[in-house]
Amino acid sequence: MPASALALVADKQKPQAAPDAEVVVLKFGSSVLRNAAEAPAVASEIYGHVRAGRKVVAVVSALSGHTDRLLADARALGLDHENELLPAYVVLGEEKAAALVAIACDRVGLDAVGLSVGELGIVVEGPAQHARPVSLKGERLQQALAEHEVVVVPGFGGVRSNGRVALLGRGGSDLTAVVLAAELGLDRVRLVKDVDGLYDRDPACETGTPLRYRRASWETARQLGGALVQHDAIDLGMQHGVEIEVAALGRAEGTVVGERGAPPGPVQPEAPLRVALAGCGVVGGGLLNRLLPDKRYEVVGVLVRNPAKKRDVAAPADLFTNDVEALLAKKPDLLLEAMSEGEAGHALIRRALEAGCDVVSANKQAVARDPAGLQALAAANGCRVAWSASVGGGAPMIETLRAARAAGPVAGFEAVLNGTVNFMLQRLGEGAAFADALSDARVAGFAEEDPSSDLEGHDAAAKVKLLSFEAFGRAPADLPRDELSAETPLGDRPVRQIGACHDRGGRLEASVRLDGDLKDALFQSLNGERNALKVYGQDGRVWTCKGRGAGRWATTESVLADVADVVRARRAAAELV
Ligand SMILES: NC(=O)C1=CN([C@@H]2O[C@H](COP(=O)(O)OP(=O)(O)OC[C@H]3O[C@@H](n4cnc5c(N)ncnc54)[C@H](O)[C@@H]3O)[C@@H](O)[C@H]2O)C=CC1
Ligand SMILES: N[C@@H](CC=O)C(=O)O
Repeated sequence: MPASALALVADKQKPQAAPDAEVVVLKFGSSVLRNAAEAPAVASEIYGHVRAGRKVVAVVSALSGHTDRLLADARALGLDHENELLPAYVVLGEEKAAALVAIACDRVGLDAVGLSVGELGIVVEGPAQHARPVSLKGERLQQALAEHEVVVVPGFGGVRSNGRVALLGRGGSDLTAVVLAAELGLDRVRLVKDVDGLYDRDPACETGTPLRYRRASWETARQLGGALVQHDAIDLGMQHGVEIEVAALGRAEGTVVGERGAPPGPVQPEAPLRVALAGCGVVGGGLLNRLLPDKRYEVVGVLVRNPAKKRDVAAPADLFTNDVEALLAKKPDLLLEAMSEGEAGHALIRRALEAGCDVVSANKQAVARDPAGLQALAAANGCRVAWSASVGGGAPMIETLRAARAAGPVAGFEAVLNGTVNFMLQRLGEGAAFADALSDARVAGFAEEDPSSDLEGHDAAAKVKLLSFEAFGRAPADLPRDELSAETPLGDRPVRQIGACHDRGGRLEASVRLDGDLKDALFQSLNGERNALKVYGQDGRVWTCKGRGAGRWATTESVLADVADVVRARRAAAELV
């Protein structure tokens, strides 16, 4: 499958077939999807791939214990193990998990769909409980991949030629993943487990220092990895030249099983990253909710205006402070800045960078003040600064612009950039009163603390400036704005707030306008808080992305993806030293 970056859509003058996006097959077993509460971590892993411009086929096992419970139900009716009707009941566990993961993906703004075993169409032969895959009726999967960013499918099940469901043996979801990778022409599949690779002995049970393989041969994997990777999956991978990568959630490296092996080595234990959080509202609260139970992080403090205030996330009271110096004195490795005040946010980011602390910010009014200055300050202090969530919430707008710019000079961009206004315009179009539409946007967590920033276009203007910085290395001098108020005439046709900036012979022409004469199908299709971006290359190519532009979970995911990038960059820098 040819690799391409984010959604390269068309040639303006000479329409041409869009190149396929790179596709990855990821498999999530019940060791990482033990219960519904773990679905967000799975969605997070998927989000990272989509943000990097890939489409994802996610294969899931049933939640922990479900398969045994379903088997027990059927046996209680007196059915024997080989009964031909039993598999159709058992795979409901995987189908339910697939639907759940699709919902978790949708929550963070990914365009996801779940398929059933029948829709997936892996054709099998042999015993009902341990059938052998022989082919794939791939039309439905291909259609789903063409229409969506993420396709979540149940592992473990296949369909016989008579239409009956059969099972691929215990651990069969690994086999499902390898079958799909082979059928999609991929040379690798990634199995996400609760261990970070294949060791020379089980790291959970054995004494001594277990050694991890970075690369293991098929034979080694067969000998050592029986409990980790299903043998049929190893055999099929070997037959079709599909390498099997075993890795843990959120970890880039693991073990690659393939032709070539290498001796195992010790794994350096990694200390948790010390994280300070600034702001604990919609975004900060989402971050705290995700960071506190995650052993990769240690939250060292949370900066808020009122430490005594009751919050919607359970956290130890002594984490909260209103003293910037006390927070930085805890020597965090990373500051996550999600405050509602631009000036205070900007000062804090500078202070943290000067102290040698990496920074990820969601605060567009803080970073849009001087993005070049912040990047220079970070570089001067040997640290990193990132702010993807500040533009487009969960929609990877900064990454899309960078991908477009890496491909050639940019002529301009247009975007729906404010979730609150898009949400309100839809509600107003449906006949809602202005005050109700605004109140709903605030309750949903879309609006700024002072919503006049959304309604008067300041929020979108800051985002236009940040996108202009990515596209042209500078911000426009003028940025006229239309305002949305109870008096704004909206007419009968859908209206969208469009932020735009075009290079007109070296002069940047930018605006934030309410457009009631929309011709663009992408922008027309955006419901609720959804945002989208179109970037026009000077060569006529158009780059797009979309997602949830506001709200706790989509924004949290975007911040966490920046955190993952920062962690990767920190590791790379440490290896160079
Ligand atoms: N809500 C959303 O959907 C999105 C918000 N953002 C941005 O993320 C930031 C946070 O947004 P929300 O969480 O929605 O805001 P919020 O109003 O829910 O929470 C703001 C938090 O910042 C703290 N804070 C503000 N000024 C402070 C100061 N000087 N010292 C200490 N703490 C201070 C408040 O105590 C509060 O905990 C904003 O900059 C916003 O523009 C970005 C993308 C989406
Ligand atoms: N208030 C903003 C939040 C995200 O940036 C919006 O509604 O888009």
